[in-house]
Amino acid sequence: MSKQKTAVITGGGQGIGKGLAKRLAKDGFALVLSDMNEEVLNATVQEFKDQNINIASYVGDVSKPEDQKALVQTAVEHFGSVDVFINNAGIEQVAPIDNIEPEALELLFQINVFGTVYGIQAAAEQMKKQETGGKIINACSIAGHQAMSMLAGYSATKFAVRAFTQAAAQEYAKDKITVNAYCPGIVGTGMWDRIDAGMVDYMGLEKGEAFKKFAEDIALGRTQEPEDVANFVSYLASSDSDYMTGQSIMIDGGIVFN
Ligand SMILES: NC(=O)C1=CN([C@@H]2O[C@H](COP(=O)(O)OP(=O)(O)OC[C@H]3O[C@@H](n4cnc5c(N)ncnc54)[C@H](O)[C@@H]3O)[C@@H](O)[C@H]2O)C=CC1
Ligand SMILES: CC(=O)C(C)=O
Repeated sequence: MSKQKTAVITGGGQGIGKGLAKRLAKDGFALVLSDMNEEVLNATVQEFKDQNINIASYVGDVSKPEDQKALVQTAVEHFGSVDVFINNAGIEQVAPIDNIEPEALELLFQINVFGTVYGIQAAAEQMKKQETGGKIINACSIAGHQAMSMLAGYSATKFAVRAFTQAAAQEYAKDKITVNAYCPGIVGTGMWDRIDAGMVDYMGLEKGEAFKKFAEDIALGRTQEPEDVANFVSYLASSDSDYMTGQSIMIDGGIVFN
Protein backbone atom coordinates (compact mmCIF):
# COMPACT_ATOMS: atom_id res chain seq x y z
CA MET A 1 0.00 0.00 0.00
CA SER A 2 1.38 3.47 -0.86
CA LYS A 3 2.07 5.97 1.92
CA GLN A 4 -0.73 8.40 2.79
CA LYS A 5 0.05 11.87 1.41
CA THR A 6 0.01 14.96 3.62
CA ALA A 7 -1.68 18.29 2.87
CA VAL A 8 -0.86 21.41 4.89
CA ILE A 9 -3.43 24.22 4.85
CA THR A 10 -2.88 27.67 6.35
CA GLY A 11 -5.94 29.55 7.57
CA GLY A 12 -7.52 26.12 7.91
CA GLY A 13 -9.64 26.89 10.96
CA GLN A 14 -12.65 28.22 9.09
CA GLY A 15 -14.05 29.49 5.80
CA ILE A 16 -12.48 28.29 2.55
CA GLY A 17 -9.54 26.64 4.35
CA LYS A 18 -11.87 24.41 6.36
CA GLY A 19 -13.76 23.55 3.16
CA LEU A 20 -10.48 22.55 1.51
CA ALA A 21 -9.57 20.41 4.52
CA LYS A 22 -12.88 18.52 4.37
CA ARG A 23 -12.42 17.75 0.69
CA LEU A 24 -8.74 16.74 0.92
CA ALA A 25 -9.52 14.44 3.86
CA LYS A 26 -12.15 12.78 1.65
CA ASP A 27 -9.50 12.52 -1.08
CA GLY A 28 -7.34 10.53 1.37
CA PHE A 29 -4.83 13.09 2.64
CA ALA A 30 -3.57 13.36 6.21
CA LEU A 31 -4.11 16.98 7.24
CA VAL A 32 -2.01 19.59 8.99
CA LEU A 33 -4.02 22.74 9.62
CA SER A 34 -2.65 26.03 10.87
CA ASP A 35 -4.35 29.23 11.89
CA MET A 36 -3.56 32.22 14.09
CA ASN A 37 -7.00 31.89 15.69
CA GLU A 38 -6.35 29.10 18.19
CA GLU A 39 -9.97 28.73 19.26
CA VAL A 40 -11.41 28.13 15.79
CA LEU A 41 -8.44 25.96 14.86
CA ASN A 42 -8.90 23.69 17.89
CA ALA A 43 -12.65 23.37 17.29
CA THR A 44 -12.11 22.44 13.64
CA VAL A 45 -9.34 19.97 14.44
CA GLN A 46 -11.60 18.29 17.02
CA GLU A 47 -14.35 17.90 14.36
CA PHE A 48 -11.90 16.06 12.12
CA LYS A 49 -10.56 13.93 15.00
CA ASP A 50 -14.12 12.91 15.80
CA GLN A 51 -14.30 11.50 12.28
CA ASN A 52 -11.04 9.57 12.78
CA ILE A 53 -9.18 11.69 10.23
CA ASN A 54 -5.38 11.82 10.58
CA ILE A 55 -4.76 15.41 11.56
CA ALA A 56 -2.22 17.63 13.30
CA SER A 57 -2.28 21.38 13.89
CA TYR A 58 -0.05 24.35 14.48
CA VAL A 59 -1.04 27.76 15.83
CA GLY A 60 0.96 30.30 13.90
CA ASP A 61 1.10 33.51 11.92
CA VAL A 62 1.89 33.09 8.22
CA SER A 63 3.66 36.44 8.12
CA LYS A 64 6.41 35.04 10.36
CA PRO A 65 8.93 32.92 8.42
CA GLU A 66 9.80 30.95 11.57
CA ASP A 67 6.13 29.96 12.00
CA GLN A 68 5.93 28.70 8.43
CA LYS A 69 9.07 26.60 8.98
CA ALA A 70 7.67 25.25 12.25
CA LEU A 71 4.42 24.37 10.47
CA VAL A 72 6.31 22.30 7.90
CA GLN A 73 8.28 20.69 10.73
CA THR A 74 5.01 19.77 12.47
CA ALA A 75 3.84 18.01 9.31
CA VAL A 76 7.13 16.12 8.93
CA GLU A 77 7.16 15.06 12.60
CA HIS A 78 3.59 13.76 12.47
CA PHE A 79 3.32 12.31 8.98
CA GLY A 80 6.84 12.24 7.47
CA SER A 81 6.27 14.48 4.45
CA VAL A 82 4.64 17.55 2.94
CA ASP A 83 3.09 16.64 -0.40
CA VAL A 84 0.67 19.54 -0.77
CA PHE A 85 1.07 22.96 0.86
CA ILE A 86 -1.81 25.43 0.54
CA ASN A 87 -1.14 29.11 1.25
CA ASN A 88 -4.78 29.85 2.02
CA ALA A 89 -4.65 32.33 4.93
CA GLY A 90 -5.43 35.89 3.97
CA ILE A 91 -7.05 39.09 5.14
CA GLU A 92 -9.07 41.81 3.45
CA GLN A 93 -9.24 45.55 3.84
CA VAL A 94 -12.10 47.72 2.60
CA ALA A 95 -11.17 51.36 1.98
CA PRO A 96 -11.26 53.91 -0.79
CA ILE A 97 -7.71 54.72 -1.93
CA ASP A 98 -7.91 58.14 -0.23
CA ASN A 99 -8.34 56.41 3.14
CA ILE A 100 -5.70 53.68 2.93
CA GLU A 101 -3.53 53.88 6.06
CA PRO A 102 0.17 52.89 5.93
CA GLU A 103 -0.11 50.41 8.84
CA ALA A 104 -3.16 48.71 7.39
CA LEU A 105 -1.57 48.46 3.94
CA GLU A 106 1.58 47.04 5.46
CA LEU A 107 -0.35 44.38 7.40
CA LEU A 108 -2.25 43.40 4.25
CA PHE A 109 1.00 42.82 2.36
CA GLN A 110 2.68 41.15 5.36
CA ILE A 111 -0.04 38.49 5.54
CA ASN A 112 -1.25 38.05 1.95
CA VAL A 113 2.06 38.48 0.10
CA PHE A 114 4.96 37.98 2.52
CA GLY A 115 3.03 35.12 4.20
CA THR A 116 2.57 33.40 0.85
CA VAL A 117 6.27 33.82 0.00
CA TYR A 118 7.36 32.39 3.38
CA GLY A 119 4.95 29.49 2.90
CA ILE A 120 6.32 28.78 -0.59
CA GLN A 121 9.90 28.89 0.75
CA ALA A 122 9.22 26.58 3.71
CA ALA A 123 7.24 24.09 1.60
CA ALA A 124 9.75 24.05 -1.27
CA GLU A 125 12.68 23.47 1.08
CA GLN A 126 11.00 20.33 2.45
CA MET A 127 9.70 19.11 -0.93
CA LYS A 128 13.20 19.38 -2.43
CA LYS A 129 14.59 17.25 0.43
CA GLN A 130 11.94 14.59 -0.20
CA GLU A 131 12.95 14.37 -3.87
CA THR A 132 9.38 13.32 -4.68
CA GLY A 133 8.27 16.82 -5.63
CA GLY A 134 5.02 18.30 -4.43
CA LYS A 135 2.26 20.78 -5.04
CA ILE A 136 2.19 24.31 -3.74
CA ILE A 137 -1.22 25.93 -4.08
CA ASN A 138 -1.88 29.62 -3.38
CA ALA A 139 -5.06 31.55 -2.64
CA CYS A 140 -5.46 34.23 -5.27
CA SER A 141 -8.84 35.78 -6.18
CA ILE A 142 -10.76 37.25 -9.10
CA ALA A 143 -9.34 40.46 -7.58
CA GLY A 144 -5.90 39.16 -8.63
CA HIS A 145 -7.02 39.41 -12.27
CA GLN A 146 -9.25 42.48 -12.11
CA ALA A 147 -8.80 44.95 -9.25
CA MET A 148 -11.94 45.76 -7.29
CA SER A 149 -12.98 49.23 -6.21
CA MET A 150 -12.76 49.72 -2.40
CA LEU A 151 -10.47 46.67 -2.30
CA ALA A 152 -7.44 48.24 -4.01
CA GLY A 153 -4.81 47.13 -1.49
CA TYR A 154 -6.33 43.64 -1.26
CA SER A 155 -6.45 43.37 -5.06
CA ALA A 156 -2.79 44.44 -5.28
CA THR A 157 -1.80 41.65 -2.88
CA LYS A 158 -3.59 39.11 -5.04
CA PHE A 159 -1.87 40.42 -8.21
CA ALA A 160 1.38 39.85 -6.30
CA VAL A 161 0.33 36.30 -5.37
CA ARG A 162 -0.20 35.63 -9.09
CA ALA A 163 3.31 36.93 -9.84
CA PHE A 164 4.92 34.74 -7.17
CA THR A 165 2.89 31.75 -8.43
CA GLN A 166 4.26 32.23 -11.95
CA ALA A 167 7.89 32.78 -10.88
CA ALA A 168 7.90 29.96 -8.32
CA ALA A 169 6.49 27.57 -10.93
CA GLN A 170 9.44 28.34 -13.19
CA GLU A 171 12.07 28.10 -10.45
CA TYR A 172 10.84 24.85 -8.88
CA ALA A 173 9.83 22.89 -12.00
CA LYS A 174 13.23 21.17 -12.00
CA ASP A 175 12.45 19.89 -8.47
CA LYS A 176 9.13 18.36 -9.62
CA ILE A 177 7.22 20.98 -7.61
CA THR A 178 4.19 22.56 -9.30
CA VAL A 179 2.82 25.90 -8.14
CA ASN A 180 -0.72 27.00 -9.00
CA ALA A 181 -3.41 29.23 -7.52
CA TYR A 182 -7.18 29.22 -7.15
CA CYS A 183 -9.10 32.44 -7.76
CA PRO A 184 -12.52 32.37 -6.11
CA GLY A 185 -15.24 34.97 -6.61
CA ILE A 186 -17.75 35.83 -3.91
CA VAL A 187 -17.63 33.18 -1.20
CA GLY A 188 -19.95 33.51 1.81
CA THR A 189 -17.35 33.34 4.59
CA GLY A 190 -16.36 35.60 7.48
CA MET A 191 -14.24 37.54 5.00
CA TRP A 192 -17.27 38.57 2.99
CA ASP A 193 -19.22 39.44 6.17
CA ARG A 194 -16.45 41.92 6.93
CA ILE A 195 -16.27 43.23 3.35
CA ASP A 196 -20.01 43.78 3.42
CA ALA A 197 -19.74 45.63 6.76
CA GLY A 198 -16.93 47.78 5.34
CA MET A 199 -19.02 48.69 2.31
CA VAL A 200 -21.88 49.68 4.64
CA ASP A 201 -19.54 52.19 6.28
CA TYR A 202 -18.06 53.66 3.11
CA MET A 203 -20.93 53.46 0.63
CA GLY A 204 -23.94 54.01 2.85
CA LEU A 205 -25.37 50.59 1.96
CA GLU A 206 -27.60 48.46 4.17
CA LYS A 207 -26.12 45.34 5.81
CA GLY A 208 -26.07 42.49 3.26
CA GLU A 209 -26.59 44.86 0.33
CA ALA A 210 -23.00 44.82 -0.97
CA PHE A 211 -22.91 41.01 -0.91
CA LYS A 212 -26.20 40.95 -2.87
CA LYS A 213 -25.00 43.61 -5.31
CA PHE A 214 -21.80 41.70 -6.11
CA ALA A 215 -23.81 38.46 -6.40
CA GLU A 216 -25.90 39.99 -9.21
CA ASP A 217 -22.84 39.85 -11.49
CA ILE A 218 -22.41 36.07 -11.16
CA ALA A 219 -23.37 34.33 -14.41
CA LEU A 220 -24.32 31.10 -12.65
CA GLY A 221 -26.75 33.04 -10.46
CA ARG A 222 -25.56 32.21 -6.94
CA THR A 223 -22.73 33.06 -4.59
CA GLN A 224 -20.02 30.55 -3.90
CA GLU A 225 -19.57 27.98 -1.14
CA PRO A 226 -16.19 26.81 0.15
CA GLU A 227 -17.06 23.40 -1.40
CA ASP A 228 -17.08 24.99 -4.87
CA VAL A 229 -13.50 26.14 -4.32
CA ALA A 230 -12.56 22.78 -2.78
CA ASN A 231 -13.77 20.85 -5.85
CA PHE A 232 -11.15 22.67 -7.92
CA VAL A 233 -8.38 22.56 -5.30
CA SER A 234 -8.92 18.80 -5.09
CA TYR A 235 -7.85 18.67 -8.74
CA LEU A 236 -4.83 20.93 -8.11
CA ALA A 237 -3.76 18.67 -5.23
CA SER A 238 -4.14 15.49 -7.30
CA SER A 239 -1.88 13.90 -9.89
CA ASP A 240 -4.46 14.88 -12.54
CA SER A 241 -2.93 18.39 -12.46
CA ASP A 242 0.68 17.17 -12.85
CA TYR A 243 1.08 18.93 -16.21
CA MET A 244 -0.23 22.30 -14.93
CA THR A 245 2.03 24.87 -13.31
CA GLY A 246 2.18 28.64 -12.85
CA GLN A 247 -1.55 29.12 -13.38
CA SER A 248 -4.01 31.22 -11.35
CA ILE A 249 -7.39 29.90 -12.37
CA MET A 250 -10.76 31.56 -11.88
CA ILE A 251 -13.35 29.44 -10.06
CA ASP A 252 -15.99 32.14 -9.64
CA GLY A 253 -19.29 31.06 -11.21
CA GLY A 254 -18.60 33.45 -14.08
CA ILE A 255 -17.70 36.95 -12.93
CA VAL A 256 -14.36 37.75 -14.53
CA PHE A 257 -13.68 36.47 -18.03
CA ASN A 258 -10.15 36.48 -19.40
N1 LIG B 1 -14.24 34.86 0.77
C1 LIG B 1 -14.06 35.20 -0.49
O1 LIG B 1 -15.00 35.65 -1.18
C2 LIG B 1 -12.73 35.03 -1.17
C3 LIG B 1 -11.59 34.67 -0.46
N2 LIG B 1 -10.41 34.54 -1.14
C4 LIG B 1 -9.19 34.17 -0.45
O2 LIG B 1 -9.34 32.89 0.15
C5 LIG B 1 -8.57 32.80 1.35
C6 LIG B 1 -9.46 32.35 2.50
O3 LIG B 1 -10.50 33.30 2.66
P1 LIG B 1 -11.78 33.08 3.60
O4 LIG B 1 -11.87 31.68 4.01
O5 LIG B 1 -12.91 33.73 2.93
O6 LIG B 1 -11.35 33.98 4.85
P2 LIG B 1 -11.77 33.86 6.41
O7 LIG B 1 -11.49 35.18 6.99
O8 LIG B 1 -13.14 33.27 6.50
O9 LIG B 1 -10.72 32.79 6.98
C7 LIG B 1 -9.36 33.05 6.94
C8 LIG B 1 -8.64 32.29 8.01
O10 LIG B 1 -7.25 32.69 7.94
C9 LIG B 1 -6.79 32.95 9.26
N3 LIG B 1 -5.69 33.92 9.20
C10 LIG B 1 -5.77 35.24 8.90
N4 LIG B 1 -4.57 35.81 9.00
C11 LIG B 1 -3.70 34.84 9.36
C12 LIG B 1 -2.32 34.81 9.63
N5 LIG B 1 -1.55 35.92 9.59
N6 LIG B 1 -1.74 33.63 9.98
C13 LIG B 1 -2.49 32.50 10.08
N7 LIG B 1 -3.81 32.48 9.85
C14 LIG B 1 -4.41 33.64 9.49
C15 LIG B 1 -7.99 33.49 10.00
O11 LIG B 1 -7.83 33.33 11.40
C16 LIG B 1 -9.12 32.63 9.43
O12 LIG B 1 -9.32 31.46 10.17
C17 LIG B 1 -7.95 34.19 1.56
O13 LIG B 1 -6.63 34.19 1.07
C18 LIG B 1 -8.83 35.09 0.71
O14 LIG B 1 -8.14 36.24 0.28
C19 LIG B 1 -10.30 34.76 -2.48
C20 LIG B 1 -11.40 35.11 -3.19
C21 LIG B 1 -12.70 35.26 -2.60
C1 LIG C 1 -12.68 38.68 -1.11
C2 LIG C 1 -12.42 38.45 -2.50
O1 LIG C 1 -11.36 38.05 -2.89
C3 LIG C 1 -13.41 38.71 -3.37
C4 LIG C 1 -13.16 38.53 -4.77
O2 LIG C 1 -14.48 39.04 -3.01
